[in-house]
Amino acid sequence: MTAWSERMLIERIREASKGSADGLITSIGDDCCEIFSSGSFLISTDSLIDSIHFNRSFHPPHLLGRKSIAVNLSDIAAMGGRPRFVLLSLSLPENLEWEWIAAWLDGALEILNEYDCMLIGGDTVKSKELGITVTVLGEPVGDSAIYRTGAKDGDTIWVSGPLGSAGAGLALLSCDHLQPVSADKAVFDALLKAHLNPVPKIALGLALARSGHVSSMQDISDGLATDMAHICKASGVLALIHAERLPYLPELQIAADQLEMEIEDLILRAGEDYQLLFTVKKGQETLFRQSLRETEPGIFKIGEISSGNGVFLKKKSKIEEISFQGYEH
Ligand SMILES: Nc1ncnc2c1ncn2[C@@H]1O[C@H](COP(=O)(O)OP(=O)(O)OP(=O)(O)O)[C@@H](O)[C@H]1O
Ligand SMILES: Cc1ncc(C[n+]2csc(CCOP(=O)(O)O)c2C)c(N)n1
Ligand SMILES: [Mg+2]
Repeated sequence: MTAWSERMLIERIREASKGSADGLITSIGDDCCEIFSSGSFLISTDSLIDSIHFNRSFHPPHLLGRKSIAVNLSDIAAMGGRPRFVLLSLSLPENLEWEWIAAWLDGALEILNEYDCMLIGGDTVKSKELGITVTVLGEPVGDSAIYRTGAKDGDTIWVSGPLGSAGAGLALLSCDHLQPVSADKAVFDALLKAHLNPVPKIALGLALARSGHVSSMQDISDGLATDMAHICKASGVLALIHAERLPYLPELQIAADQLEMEIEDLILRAGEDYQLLFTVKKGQETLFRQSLRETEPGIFKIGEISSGNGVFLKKKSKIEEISFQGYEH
């Protein structure tokens, strides 16, 4: 095991994050970084804590580095913004292997590079628990950012892709007695990836913001049942979701059967899919579909907004309330 020090890690981060960016005046190396901007910034922060947000026994450090950044970029996507800068706070146990840290950092820097986002500062401390806190700064595009408060009576509800995959991936990886045999591993590859290496929907978020047809948006981190409820509460409206329209991968049913889990729990309640959940303004669906045709064919209309409160699921002729039934710590 290679010995490491905070200084050595910070030096490596500094070396890897050299470069210039529009508006960046001072980066890593001083007490603060300094940015100039003529417009507004979207700013969000998210922490990942060992054993609560990830399990090191099955999460490869390189993919965890990617995920630590991805879940933060997803919050910028959810406002229809472009990520620009990131601050990184690491709380690291003394006995953590340097090889693990280096692989984590490679993953984090790799995804930052893919989204043209720059690491401009942070903090490194020794700690009993491993904790990773990322702060991201992004810029809104289009006329304004997209908020949770804008859904109105008559709007339609959409999601950007299949749900339940990440929850099933986590359950498959967590389940000792069900270690997927090698043949199954390939079948479940997309589910495992959804948990280990989620993709922030930046391009779609930007396209949605630019379209001008989207009235509210958020990303799905705690599950549709809870994240839809956030929009409904913030906008003061009711959401009716049609169960038969909810998108999921075909292998989700196979995984749910093997795991003896309800597929509906995975789709509505497991979280971490990092799909975008958004509403399209009343009467603008055709224009909206035309504006998105080239960028994103794989989006799904799952319900409607009306006046009232809460989130309701319609299954055949039955309607049940599912508000805030998603993931709780
Ligand atoms: N400790 C805190 N101090 C100040 N504000 C907070 C704190 N924790 C959360 N918030 C704020 O509360 C709001 C909801 O936070 P939350 O972490 O639930 O965000 P989210 O986007 O819904 O979920 P996720 O963290 O999974 O992206 C955000 O505006 C966030 O900035
Ligand atoms: C080891 C382990 N146990 C459970 C989970 C599931 N999980 C943790 S946080 C979260 C929601 C988003 O979190 P937040 O709202 O804090 O951003 C979910 C679904 C996991 N990923 N790893
Ligand atoms: Mg969010």
